[in-house]
Amino acid sequence: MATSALAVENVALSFGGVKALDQVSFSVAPGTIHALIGPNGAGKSTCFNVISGVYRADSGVVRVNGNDVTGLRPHQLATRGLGRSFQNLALSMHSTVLDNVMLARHSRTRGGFLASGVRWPAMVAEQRKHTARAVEICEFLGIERLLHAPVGGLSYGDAKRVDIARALATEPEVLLLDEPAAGMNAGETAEVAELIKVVREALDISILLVEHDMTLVMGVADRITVLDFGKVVADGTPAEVRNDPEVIRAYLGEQD
Ligand SMILES: Nc1ncnc2c1ncn2[C@@H]1O[C@H](COP(=O)(O)OP(=O)(O)OP(=O)(O)O)[C@@H](O)[C@H]1O
Repeated sequence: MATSALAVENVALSFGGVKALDQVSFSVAPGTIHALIGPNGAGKSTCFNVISGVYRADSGVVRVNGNDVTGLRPHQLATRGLGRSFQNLALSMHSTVLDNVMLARHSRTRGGFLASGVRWPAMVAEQRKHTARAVEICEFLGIERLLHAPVGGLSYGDAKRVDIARALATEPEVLLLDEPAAGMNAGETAEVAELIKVVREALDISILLVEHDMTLVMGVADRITVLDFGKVVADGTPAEVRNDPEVIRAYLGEQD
């Protein structure tokens, strides 16, 4: 069996008496789009934060391409092939689109620049190469016309693209998307769905998305893991999950 792009193994995390994650295990197959869903308070954000190094799990292991990355900080994870977007756009609003993308790229390469002791011309050449790649990523995401625009003036949909461009700037093998359709209307959500599929196909990366919008999830995910009260209650294809009695119960319970 091929090594999982991302594996979460028996991860547990409690906040006081609340078991936010209770022995959670699932894996993302290489080159697939995997969704993590569940009703409010199910543990999705907590799981996302454990994977992305924001929270430290009480127990359990997280692997990227088979390598144990448990407990690494977010900037260390970027160098291990894990990129992430943010639910509340964590962009520098006064800086331009290009500067935001370059900043993310440097967070990965800075150590290399300083540690390698390269000479100035080599650094300039290196910088040019990074700028060219940042521009290429922006072109790919359809925001090249906005390269020199301050992020603060962009539409929500364009800012979301910048957020994804930043995550891609670290050349991840696994991309974590935190509610990419939050705050979007149906048209914008459809655009994001298309974008996610294009990113996966063009870059051949694996994507894990945490998302509330079921239309988006059912439309893009190859596989879905469902959490409820911190436990995995279902794991399967969209068709399997949609008809799973445990999932229907979990979501109906939410409406009581
Ligand atoms: N920092 C925290 N301190 C205390 N309790 C927390 C913290 N973060 C989450 N929780 C609790 O852990 C449980 C899981 O919350 P989490 O935010 O991960 O769920 P979620 O599925 O992302 O929910 P939502 O869809 O509403 O965002 C909830 O009971 C929540 O109240």
